[in-house]
Amino acid sequence: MDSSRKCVPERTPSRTYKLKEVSKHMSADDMWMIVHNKVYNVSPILNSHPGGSEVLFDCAGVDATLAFEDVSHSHFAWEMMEDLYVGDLAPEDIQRLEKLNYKKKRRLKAPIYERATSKPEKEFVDSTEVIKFMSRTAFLAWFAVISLLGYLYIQFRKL
Ligand code: HEM
Repeated sequence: MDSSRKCVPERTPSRTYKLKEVSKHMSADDMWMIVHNKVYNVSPILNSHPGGSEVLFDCAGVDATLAFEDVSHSHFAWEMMEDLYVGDLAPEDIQRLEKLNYKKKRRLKAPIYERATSKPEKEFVDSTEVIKFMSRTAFLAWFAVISLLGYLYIQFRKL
């Protein structure tokens, strides 16, 4: 099925929400999540969701698109979502998510259940800088040991 069609609810969105706003709705009686840039309130299905409530809690307040797609939900699931739809994700955050999900898709082969916003992307560490730092430290350590041994040798010679 065409994924761009199946995720468009029939109702016109009343408004858009920013990621920050969505992340405020994480409790069982008020749980929002994002699937394909649309915001859903999943509280009504929390106890009846066939995949269990735990997986929904894992995605509470964040982008659940990758986790949702990983399960290959049926057309029936998409129909259920129409009643849960509360609005669209703000355009500026759509771009942020696209970048984040692109990185995640490339990095992870396993199902993705992580939070999109609460865990920041790991910072890039330049390995050549780490090697330089370690060799400098090793050099200084050896220098200190050799100087100490030299100093002790000279002191003992004097005795
Ligand atoms: C956003 C609203 C959601 C709705 C309306 C929904 C609905 C459904 C429905 C109807 C099923 C039964 C199988 C099917 O017809 O596809 C199902 C199964 C399942 N769902 Fe969801 N789901 C939602 C979100 C999620 C999310 C975010 C996850 C995260 C991993 C998830 C994980 C699962 C799992 C693991 C199953 C069981 C699949 C199986 O046993 O084969 N669902 N869901």
